[in-house]
Amino acid sequence: MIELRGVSQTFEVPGLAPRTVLYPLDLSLTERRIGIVGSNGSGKSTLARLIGGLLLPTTGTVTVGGFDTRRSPREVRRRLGFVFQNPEHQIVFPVVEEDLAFGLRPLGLSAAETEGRITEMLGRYDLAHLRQHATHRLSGGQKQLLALAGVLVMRPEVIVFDEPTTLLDLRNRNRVARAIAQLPQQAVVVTHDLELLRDFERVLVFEDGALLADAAPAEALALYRERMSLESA
Ligand SMILES: Nc1ncnc2c1ncn2[C@@H]1O[C@H](COP(=O)(O)OP(=O)(O)OP(=O)(O)O)[C@@H](O)[C@H]1O
Repeated sequence: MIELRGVSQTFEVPGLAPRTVLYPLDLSLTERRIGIVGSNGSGKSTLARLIGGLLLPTTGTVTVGGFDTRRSPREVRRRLGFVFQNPEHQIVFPVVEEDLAFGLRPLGLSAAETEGRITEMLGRYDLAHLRQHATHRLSGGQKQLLALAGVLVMRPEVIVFDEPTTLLDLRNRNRVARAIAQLPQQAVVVTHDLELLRDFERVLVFEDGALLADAAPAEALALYRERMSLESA
């Protein structure tokens, strides 16, 4: 359960007037699959980062499972996983299995549990044969799957995805889409890939830092498509 109360974001840029990129927002996110769409620069990634505690709001509070991202960042980090658009931001170790093991270290698991979780993740994402491979030699799609596995191996309660399919070819895009659909956890997904959201429970549409629509996918995406076609006409 994610709660936002009076959350806004204003960026101070030296020499320029402060810029509000997200206007005050109240939201309770309880559904298992929540999509966030909107035009470039509408504030989606900012919202994702606020939910993930990667950014602290200028005003208001964000809580994840009851923990405030400002006051209890460690509790939030234990509960929430963040998958970036660019897996390069996430993969830190030179060998695939080391990278997966790294995320598990703070959890203090036994060697057998660590080994079991890594083997399960590599199997699930078709990476088992790459266990000892250099991470920098993986293809873009393999890197994205490894980044996803690196988050899931920690078994977070909530996962936030920031444009998880943007860099992928259709096969890997479909793999990631399937992986998201099968997750038992709550997932919040920022994307321009509208098809990905077809079976979601709730879609938020942003425009210029404000929430324009909050509805089931059919209604929200129809409205978003209409706005986009009006703007491009
Ligand atoms: N650290 C920052 N400092 C100043 N401005 C920022 C910062 N981060 C984001 N912005 C600005 O905030 C606005 C919203 O950015 P954001 O990345 O949230 O948009 P978005 O909806 O995710 O866009 P896209 O679809 O292009 O990824 C943009 O105008 C961006 O330039």
